[in-house]
Amino acid sequence: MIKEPGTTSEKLPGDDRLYRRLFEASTHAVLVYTSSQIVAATPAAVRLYGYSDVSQIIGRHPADLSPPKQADGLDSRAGAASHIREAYASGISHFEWLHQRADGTTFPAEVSMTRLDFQEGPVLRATIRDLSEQKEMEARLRQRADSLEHRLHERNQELLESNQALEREVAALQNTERALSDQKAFFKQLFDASPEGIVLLDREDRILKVNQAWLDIFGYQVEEVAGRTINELIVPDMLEQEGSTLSETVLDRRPVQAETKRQRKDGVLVDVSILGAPVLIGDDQIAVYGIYRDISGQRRMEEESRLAAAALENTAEGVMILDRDRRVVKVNKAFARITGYGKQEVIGRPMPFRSLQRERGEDDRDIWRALDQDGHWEGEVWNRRKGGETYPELLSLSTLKDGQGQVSHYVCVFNDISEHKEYQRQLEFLAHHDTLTGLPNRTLFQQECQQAIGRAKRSGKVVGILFLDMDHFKTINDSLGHPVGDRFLKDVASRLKEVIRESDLVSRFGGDEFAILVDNIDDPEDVATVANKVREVLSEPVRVDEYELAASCSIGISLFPADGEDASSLLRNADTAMYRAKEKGRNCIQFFSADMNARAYEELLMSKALRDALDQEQFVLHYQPSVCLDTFKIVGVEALVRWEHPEQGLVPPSTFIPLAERNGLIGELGRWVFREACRQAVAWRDQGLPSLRMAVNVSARQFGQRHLITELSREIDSSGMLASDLHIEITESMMMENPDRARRTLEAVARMGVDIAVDDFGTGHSSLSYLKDFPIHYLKVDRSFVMGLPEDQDALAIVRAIVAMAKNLKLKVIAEGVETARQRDLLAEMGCDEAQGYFFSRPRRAADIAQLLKENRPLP
Ligand SMILES: Nc1nc2c(ncn2[C@@H]2O[C@H](COP(=O)(O)O[C@H]3[C@@H](O)[C@H](n4cnc5c(=O)[nH]c(N)nc54)O[C@@H]3COP(=O)(O)O)[C@@H](O)[C@H]2O)c(=O)[nH]1
Repeated sequence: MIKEPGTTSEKLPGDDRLYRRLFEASTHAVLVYTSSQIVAATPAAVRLYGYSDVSQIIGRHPADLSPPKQADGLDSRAGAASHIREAYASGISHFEWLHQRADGTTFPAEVSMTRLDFQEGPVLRATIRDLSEQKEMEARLRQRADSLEHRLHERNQELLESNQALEREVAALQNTERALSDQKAFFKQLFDASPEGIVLLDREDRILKVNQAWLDIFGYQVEEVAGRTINELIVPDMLEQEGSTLSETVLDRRPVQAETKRQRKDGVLVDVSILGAPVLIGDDQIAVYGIYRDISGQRRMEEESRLAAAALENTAEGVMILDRDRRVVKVNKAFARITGYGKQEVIGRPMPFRSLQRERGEDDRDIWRALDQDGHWEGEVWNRRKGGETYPELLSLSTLKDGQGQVSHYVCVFNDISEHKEYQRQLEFLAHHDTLTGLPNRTLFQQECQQAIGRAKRSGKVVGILFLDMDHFKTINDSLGHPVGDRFLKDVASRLKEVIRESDLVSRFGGDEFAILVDNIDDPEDVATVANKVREVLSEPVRVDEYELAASCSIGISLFPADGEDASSLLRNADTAMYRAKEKGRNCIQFFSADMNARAYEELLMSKALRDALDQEQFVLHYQPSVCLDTFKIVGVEALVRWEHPEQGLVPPSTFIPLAERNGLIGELGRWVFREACRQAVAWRDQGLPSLRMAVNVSARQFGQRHLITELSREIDSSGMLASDLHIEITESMMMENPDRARRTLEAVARMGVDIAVDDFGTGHSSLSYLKDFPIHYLKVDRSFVMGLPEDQDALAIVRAIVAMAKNLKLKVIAEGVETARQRDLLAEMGCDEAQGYFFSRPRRAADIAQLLKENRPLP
């Protein structure tokens, strides 16, 4: 039976007292309880829980001796119930539990519950062992272990760190060693491979070490330089002092830098830059090093660029360099001179002037396109100066490219070609114009004419060419001088310009020849109208100073398409027609006709035949006697040339002399006549025939030739003829063409002792006052006057006057063309000295004359 709480002792089973004593004597804290209350407790338990009497425990729920919550937060009552249930179930339960003392303090304890089965039912005996001390001990042990562990950990940590530091130090040392080795290799490489020559010297300037570049600069092998003194090796004699100074300066611990010359092994001087410095370790100077750079190339380049810059600056051509954006980066002096822009005004700015092509709206982008494409462009452009003036320039543009092949700059070189253009224009003008009158010349006329023909071919119209030759211009020029002649021609030119339409063209071909192009006409008559207007406008005399000069002209006309298909043939035919006009007596107009060309062709053939005749000696002289009108005996002969043509027989001089004048053969023919006449005169003399005067005709062209006197004198001398036996006959007109020159020529002739006769006198309207100024000896009265005698009263009067005047001037008179005795007598009566004519004798061969001379009788 289980005693109710408070009544424990009496209710113990068995030997209650004994067991009680034993129970109470237990040193262990033991509680006995049921599931809901404590039924017994040992004193040790009462003490353990801090109670003073067991009664304070008995009856309480076992969980009342616990704090409400266990250390792990478990509800103590629920936990206790669980352990109790476990003990009841399994008979035993063992666990640790947090208990609470009476004073509220807690302590850990080990609880061992054992189920005790009694008859009245099972109870639980719980032995409570206070674990406070054990726990405390454990805690202290744990704390100590922790502390030891901590210290151990710390120590380990320290060892680890120290180990790591050591490792780092080792690694650092290894790195340093490697770095030092690398550095050494690096510096060695730098030294060896340096493009600059490096030399290391000791304190006595002896070479310790050199690199390859240094050897290359001076042309040495390494074994040739080791231990040698540097100055002795490479300093030229002339720079000995400078070398020593540099060495001393470096030894004085002062770095030096110099650009100078040094000598190679082969003696050649090289430009070098030198950098010298001491090598110091601490305060000790252990060596000296020098860095040498061969700057010969640089010097050359500097010199070249200096020269290039000077050339660029001073070149006569304007130069402008643009960057790729066409902004000016450089210009030269000529640029400023040509454009008027100062350097400061253009540098950094866009190209300062533009071609006028652009201003005019023309596209000059082609220039830039071509430039970018071909790298070069050249041509003429018009530009504007700063002042606004435009000028032509010859522009040459080139591109400069960078390393990537991209255009980096443009180089513009240009010349002001204003003067050149003007010169060209003048040349062009001169090439196509006559300088005296400013009229178009033959070249331009022909071009214009050809174009007019082209137009006429298309339009079906007519083109007329007028070929003008001023009549007697040569007389004006020769007698009044070239200045007067020039002014005369200018006046003629301006009159011609006045008279033609604007669409027509007047041109001077040279001398007194003019041509007029009459363009775009419907009727050839219109050309005649123009020609008449020309004649009319020239009919008024030209006044030059005190002279009034007649300005008539002969005009030849040709027409397209009738007279030629091109300018040359039209001009040639107009020229032919003009000659025809001249032949017709001048101051007239002549249209070209086809037969004129036939004549021209004939003349061409004739010219050739004349040339052959001279070569083949087909000429012969006939001689016409001149008879003294007192004795009627021969006193002289006139040599008259004939052409013994193999087919045509004897050709008269009137046929070939004018042709010989035109084609230039007259000089040669005249010489032959002189020679033959002289030879014949000497031959007659040598035959013992009576001496007689030999008269030779001189043509106009021959008379104007400078060598006339020389030739005459040579023929006289070589023939052995007496100059006094020779006469020359010239016409009035020949004297009057250029009176001064004629006088000089005649005076020279007279000085030779040759007499002079004026032929055809009376026809040339010569001023009688002139005659006394000329060294003339004979006047030959022209046949045209003699012919009319004695009936023609005018002729009679003229002949009388001529004879009277000649007498007055103490000149002898010879009458030509005497065909009748009446004429002979009349002339003799008038006082004529001599006479020539068929009445006395026709011109005869030399042999016939010889016969007459032998007979020495009066003629006829
Ligand atoms: N420069 C040279 N001119 C020369 C030379 N030989 C001749 N001529 C010139 O040629 C012209 C023609 O000469 P030609 O046919 O010889 O006639 C001469 C006489 O034959 C002719 N004449 C003489 N008398 C009469 C006459 O009574 N009646 C008549 N109808 N004719 C006559 O006159 C000519 C000579 O004339 P001129 O010279 O004026 O005295 C003629 O101009 C010659 O000059 C020559 O070598 N060189």
